[in-house]
Amino acid sequence: MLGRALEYAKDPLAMFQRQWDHYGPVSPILMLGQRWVFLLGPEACEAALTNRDKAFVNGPAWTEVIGPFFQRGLMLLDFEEHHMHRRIMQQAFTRDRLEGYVERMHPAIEQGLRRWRPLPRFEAYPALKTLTLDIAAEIFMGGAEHTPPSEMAAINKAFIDCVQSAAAIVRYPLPGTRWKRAIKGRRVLEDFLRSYLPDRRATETSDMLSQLCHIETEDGERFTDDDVINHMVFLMMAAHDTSTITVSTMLELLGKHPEWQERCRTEALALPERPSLAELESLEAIDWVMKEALRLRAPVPVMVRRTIKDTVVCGVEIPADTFCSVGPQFSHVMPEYWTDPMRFDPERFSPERREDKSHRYAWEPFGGGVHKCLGMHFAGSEIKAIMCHLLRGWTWSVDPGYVAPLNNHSLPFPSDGQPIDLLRRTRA
Ligand code: HEM
Repeated sequence: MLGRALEYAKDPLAMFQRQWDHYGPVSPILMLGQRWVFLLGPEACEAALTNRDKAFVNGPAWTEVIGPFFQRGLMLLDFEEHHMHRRIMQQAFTRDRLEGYVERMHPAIEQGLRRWRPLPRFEAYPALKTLTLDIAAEIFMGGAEHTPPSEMAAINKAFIDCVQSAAAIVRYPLPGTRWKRAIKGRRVLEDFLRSYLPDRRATETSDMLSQLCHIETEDGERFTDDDVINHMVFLMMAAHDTSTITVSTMLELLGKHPEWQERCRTEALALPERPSLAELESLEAIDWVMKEALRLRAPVPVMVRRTIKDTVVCGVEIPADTFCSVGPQFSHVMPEYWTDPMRFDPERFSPERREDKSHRYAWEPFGGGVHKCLGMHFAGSEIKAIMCHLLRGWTWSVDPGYVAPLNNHSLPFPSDGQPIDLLRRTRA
């Protein structure tokens, strides 16, 4: 049984392909002592994500995978309660608020990139992880003004300990285990966030924590202090690795394809040094490259669900109480929907081609249905803002034959740190 989990960790796509060839869109599998069903291809993914007969739930499924450390985050709530919390949280992602976040992002990105050094084999992935954590401290915490940098390191560590618990084999708090560290990490994060609540409740500022304290629906629904803390811990997790992986994949692809790097740079240079939300949205080549990166390496390659009643997907019965793995990454490379799917070809997203429209769920890196990523536009603007700063100040190359060795134990990241040959750009 462990063998199937290791098979997934080694090469998820190869495993999906074997399941698909043998069973089609709905395939049974025994993994880590549980009966799972893989839902592959856009039809099966659509059925689970749109969840018309309300047979699938998120909370018990995601808790099984990522542990209890993101409890009561939006993605882990279901049905009425989820609907109510999502309605409130949407207020933190309105266009006005996104504009405010983008303004705050630029100085944080500039400051973070000042620490980068031109180097052969510069490890882009850990550097980007630090950069996105710095951005998160600014956007999510409003700079965390009461926390000195030495204490901020402990907060970052607590956060990383929680995230890493997803890959824990021992899921019990034995001394020295990831699980034990994650329990402590969650407590540290809760105390840290709680200490800022009185300030953020007192004065509304444009950071996410303050926004969650102040937003309310037209009917006057608001978050309690506990809600704010639970949502913040989840949001920091949802926003961090996903954006880091996307930028890191874009660096790899643009390093291997210098003609596209130049095309993206020309676009970035045509904008002001600190582009607004609307200017970031006007980018074309950078947008296609971002979408292609999300297609080729979906940061969330599978989503999980559990059935609470018998249901039927693509003509196959799935009994109640079954864990399901919904796999957008497989849809992203199915030759039925994409031409030459493994090739880097950003123009497949151009208005003339729009291969992503070959099926409503052919391209679904942000999921779909009621749980569709609420931070999708936030993520797009953060990724594009980072790319604009990088393209302005730096050039880089990657050996065209390089294949990133991915660690697939939780979200897929390059285990070699994603080396790139990085040079400072001499301004024309
Ligand atoms: C490239 C970056 C990102 C990717 C690929 C991504 C992907 C996803 C996916 C696939 C889901 C759906 C999970 C499911 O249905 O089980 C999701 C949910 C969510 N994401 Fe993202 N995400 C990204 C960035 C962000 C950012 C930056 C934020 C916040 C600032 C965010 C906030 C959320 C929230 C709140 C949910 C839960 C929505 C709900 O359950 O109603 N995400 N994300």
